[in-house]
Amino acid sequence: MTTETVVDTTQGRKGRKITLPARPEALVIDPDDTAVIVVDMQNAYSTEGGYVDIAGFDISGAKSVIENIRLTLDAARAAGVPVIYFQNGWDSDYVEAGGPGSPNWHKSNALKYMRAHPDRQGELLSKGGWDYAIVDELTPQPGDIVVPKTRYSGFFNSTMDSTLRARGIRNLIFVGIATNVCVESSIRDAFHLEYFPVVLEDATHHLGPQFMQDAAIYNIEKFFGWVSTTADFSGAIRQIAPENQ
Ligand SMILES: NC(=O)N/C=C\C(=O)O
Repeated sequence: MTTETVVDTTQGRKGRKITLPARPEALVIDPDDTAVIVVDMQNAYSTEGGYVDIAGFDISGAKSVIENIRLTLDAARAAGVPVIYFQNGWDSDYVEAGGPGSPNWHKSNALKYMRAHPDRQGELLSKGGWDYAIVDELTPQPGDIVVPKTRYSGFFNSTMDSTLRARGIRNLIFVGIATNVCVESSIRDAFHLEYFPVVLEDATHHLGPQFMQDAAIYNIEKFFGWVSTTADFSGAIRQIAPENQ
């Protein structure tokens, strides 16, 4: 069992440092090497009448998560920390979704729902549509970056890795939906790409039974990254906000 209580992600490099309370260890991070990653905060996953709602998943916890994400983004923007959105979906002909030769065709609950309800064909996760749109409460602001993705992990078939490396970003603060699907998939790949992933557990929502939230957070804490909260991140990053300098 590790005896570390703090992990210094800066490895002694010069630059600003803040300590982010987290588990299993607190993290010393340079805010200039850090970005907030907003995973799939789209009507599809958060709003009544969106894809996962009509497919039968419980989204009753989404509203409180949206508020925590809003607080997180306000703090990040005030401190000059980049905000990067993943947006999940496909072209209106679903070419990007893959045909029957793709496992996505067989596993995507959105594609399966539309095949079972042909009157909804073209409505779910279709670029330009309401279901695909970022929820109104979290509309991207000038300076934010939006990275489209076509699979659960935001690091496949996307510009995310090069977008981060071009900016020297190593620490990724994850918020969004779903904890146990696209959030965890993206965190796993971030870890394998040598990023320091942190999830804000109260700014995420799962799909499926409650134990899926608990399991995803356990997995991230034990194997793929660190776990913090909206309040701890906002409190830590506020130290470098211009009005507090
Ligand atoms: N954003 C997600 O976690 N999505 C999960 C399922 C899907 O997109 O079908």
